[in-house]
Amino acid sequence: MPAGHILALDQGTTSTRAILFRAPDLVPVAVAQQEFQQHYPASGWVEHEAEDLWETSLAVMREAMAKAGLGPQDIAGIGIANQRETTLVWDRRSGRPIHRAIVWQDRRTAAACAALREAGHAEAVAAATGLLIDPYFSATKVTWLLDNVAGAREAADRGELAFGTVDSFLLWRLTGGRVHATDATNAARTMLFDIRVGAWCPSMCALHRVPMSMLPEVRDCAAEFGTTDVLGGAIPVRGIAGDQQAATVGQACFRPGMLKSTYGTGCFALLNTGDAPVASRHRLLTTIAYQLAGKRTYALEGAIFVAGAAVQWLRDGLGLIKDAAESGALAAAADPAQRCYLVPAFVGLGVPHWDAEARGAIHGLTRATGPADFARAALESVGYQTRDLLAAMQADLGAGEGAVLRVDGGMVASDWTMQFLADILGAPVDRPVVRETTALGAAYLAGLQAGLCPGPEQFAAAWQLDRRFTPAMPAAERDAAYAGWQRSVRRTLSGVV
Ligand SMILES: Nc1ncnc2c1ncn2[C@@H]1O[C@H](COP(=O)(O)OP(=O)(O)O)[C@@H](O)[C@H]1O
Ligand SMILES: O=P(O)(O)OC[C@H](O)CO
Repeated sequence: MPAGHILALDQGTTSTRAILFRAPDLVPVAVAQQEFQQHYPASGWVEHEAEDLWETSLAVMREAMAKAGLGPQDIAGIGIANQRETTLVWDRRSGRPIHRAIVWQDRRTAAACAALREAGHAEAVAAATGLLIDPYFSATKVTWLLDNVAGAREAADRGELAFGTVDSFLLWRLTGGRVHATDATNAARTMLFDIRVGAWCPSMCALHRVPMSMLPEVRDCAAEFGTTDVLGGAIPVRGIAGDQQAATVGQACFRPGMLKSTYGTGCFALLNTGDAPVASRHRLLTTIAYQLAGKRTYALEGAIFVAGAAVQWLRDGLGLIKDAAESGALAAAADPAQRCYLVPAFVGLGVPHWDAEARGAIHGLTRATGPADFARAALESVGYQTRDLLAAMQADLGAGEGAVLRVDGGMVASDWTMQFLADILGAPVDRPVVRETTALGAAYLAGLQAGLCPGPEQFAAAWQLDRRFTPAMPAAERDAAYAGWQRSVRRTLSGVV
């Protein structure tokens, strides 16, 4: 196989990373990362400045190339993985967004979603898109922009505006406005895409009043997406996937029944269900895991909005730690005889509750409760929420029981959290050597398209275990702890849904 390098761009919720991989074995050779500002203009609202997304992307790609001493001629392709659902609308002529990006966590369209549910649209939405009606997805965010930015709807009707998720916006900028495209996994998160046929859905667009002229063209995850000149010479963009789907590829979950869970700001578990979409009876999402050579592979997904974000809250909100890495040691110092439960519904609850109005709560406080108990409750909440969604997967498919969970993302650096996760699941948790599986997956897609990387089976054979966490908690303790969590969640639900 020919040699070369692949540049992966991972545009996440809190930071943008670029990793240069040597092909075909995809060994990382240089990394660059930049955080950017989060904007919270109102309660439950979360926005990103589009220029921050673009400028940090450009800066980290340039920095990674400089660190590795590589030029555009050394790079066979760019692979993009991105925070999903986050919504941008821009003017096709100027390339300028009409508003800040509305982030996936943003809840401003909760009332609009409730109205759609009350009007009886849930079944049609689920059948076509695999999704539940929730502010999480892009469609109601686009509608909000068209209805709330002066002149936007008229401009959209005249065909002057373009909609895209973050991949699509970055691709537009990378190609100097020549390519308005996305991939099937990102399209699947908009609530405007029919995942059964792999095309934009006219009835969903009509329901959300989104003109179809705004939509990007949808391609495979490994495809020719155009060429960029912004890095000092021509480099083709050859891979795109939503970050969770890229992680599924990076974890080599290519066979039905394989399962990965990524712990970043939120937590997202995807279970490969093969070549037919499986409708969930337990409020999971049905989504596209990847599309290669025109063939879609589907997944069931459990989405949790707050995982690492609970650790950020310990650090930035409560000031209990200076660095996320301190959270494990602090949690380990908690009194094992008492147990607090943090239900981190800071932006509502996702799977399986889908309660946009719920807000966070902590239960079980006593006079003896201190910082260590808060840290423990925050880290444990991640394990409990994972169990909630794996239980939903088991109930849907009977799959996942005793199955090994492959984990990745920033939070899996915490041994304490991973051990608790194995304990509360009563199942092994496998952490790979390469934890940047999102970037790895994006690089693999671009490498595959470039003809540099081997087929999925050979790529899967190269997956390497760093550490397996095996359950050590007695079953009775596990059941009691989990029952306590379920009680706390019930008390936290808003009663609105
Ligand atoms: N050692 C650690 N222990 C616990 N949490 C951690 C640790 N290191 C990082 N995190 C958490 O992981 C998250 C960052 O993961 P990352 O995959 O970079 O997220 P994202 O892609 O969503 O920006 C942060 O929320 C941070 O608080
Ligand atoms: O940026 P992350 O890693 O928290 O991922 C965000 C998800 O794609 C949202 O659906």
